[in-house]
Amino acid sequence: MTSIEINELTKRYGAVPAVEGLSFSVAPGRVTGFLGPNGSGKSTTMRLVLGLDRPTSGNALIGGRPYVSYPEPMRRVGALLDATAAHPARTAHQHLLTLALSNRIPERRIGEVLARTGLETAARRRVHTFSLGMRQRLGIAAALLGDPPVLMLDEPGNGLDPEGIAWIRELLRRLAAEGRAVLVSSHQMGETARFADHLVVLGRGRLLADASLEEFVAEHAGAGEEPSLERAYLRLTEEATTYRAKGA
Ligand SMILES: Nc1ncnc2c1ncn2[C@@H]1O[C@H](COP(=O)(O)OP(=O)(O)OP(=O)(O)O)[C@@H](O)[C@H]1O
Repeated sequence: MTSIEINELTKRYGAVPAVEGLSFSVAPGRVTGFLGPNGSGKSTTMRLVLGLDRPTSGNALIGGRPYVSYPEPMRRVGALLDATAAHPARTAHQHLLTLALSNRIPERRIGEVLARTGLETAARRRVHTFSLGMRQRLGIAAALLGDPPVLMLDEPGNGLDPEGIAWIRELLRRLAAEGRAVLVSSHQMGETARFADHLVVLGRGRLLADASLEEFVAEHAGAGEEPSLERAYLRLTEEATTYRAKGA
């Protein structure tokens, strides 16, 4: 059983605080929805967990150790941060093979994750010919490749068709039921309410809430309103939303 532990994590870009004194953990066996307005620090937190950026102070650990200290990190944490990360000239199979070899993952896993993400028929196609949703599926396939106990997915539903959205929801539920720790950022409140057990909500780099889905909705639901995650979220983050359109 492995969890993600974020301890007093702070990241500033110059004077701009992206993440400020953030502490929470992502427990095994449940899906934790990672919510917050645009620019609130979700991707920064995920990058810090993966050692892609250095914290100004504090730390982020996986099973008590930094991600970069694991010799085969993809067998510890499966991450989807940027679906455009695959080399465009490689085929899906080549992309996954490169990742598998560098992490001593058995080659048979490539066929398994291509099947699990519905990409079997596209295995020999070059990534630059992929649609947004196909790239997203390939990113999810890469995250699953090392059969990791921890998954961290930044908006995995982006670009997926309705069948894909339903599939990712079931996949997240299944991964948690298998005892994995699953952290998923999303702006889709309806979907989040269907896949998350627990919520961590950021606002301007700070922790606004760390609660079960039920507790969160109950606590922030307005009097006389039908309780919904969207209403609870909008109420909580009202003061912490930096980028807001004026007018419809
Ligand atoms: N490389 C960088 N240089 C300077 N500022 C950055 C950099 N990366 C992120 N930031 C800033 O850090 C803050 C947090 O950004 P981040 O991408 O983590 O937010 P987010 O919650 O993932 O947003 P979104 O929901 O829009 O994806 C923002 O103010 C952003 O402008």
